[in-house]
Amino acid sequence: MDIESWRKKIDAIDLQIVALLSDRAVAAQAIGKLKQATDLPVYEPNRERVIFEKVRAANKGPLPDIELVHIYERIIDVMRALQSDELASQRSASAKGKDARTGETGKQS
Ligand SMILES: C=C(O[C@@H]1C=C(C(=O)O)C=C[C@H]1O)C(=O)O
Repeated sequence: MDIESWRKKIDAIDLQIVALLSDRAVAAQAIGKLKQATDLPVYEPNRERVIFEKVRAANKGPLPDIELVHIYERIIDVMRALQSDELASQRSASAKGKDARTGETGKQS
């Protein structure tokens, strides 16, 4: 294959990666909401260790394990921030009596 063909392949793969990362973010957000309801912490280091192990075990190359784990560390950082933002916005909305998603007060006018 020539460079253009490989680049088209990368573009198609990137679309899949973005869709999968979005799905992962939706799952992390859902977990964040459940954590808020049960007062569990956002950061769960044991769970993260399990994920890094699974990623290493699934790796067939050519990326070295350490690089793949670095990518995952970054992904998980972002997922944690998403959960924290979600929690922060829910807390501030509930303090103001507003719906966290829509910002509506729920009062009839
Ligand atoms: C999604 C969770 O919250 C955090 C984010 C994780 C992730 O993105 O995989 C894993 C553990 C937690 O630090 C979870 O607890 O499962």
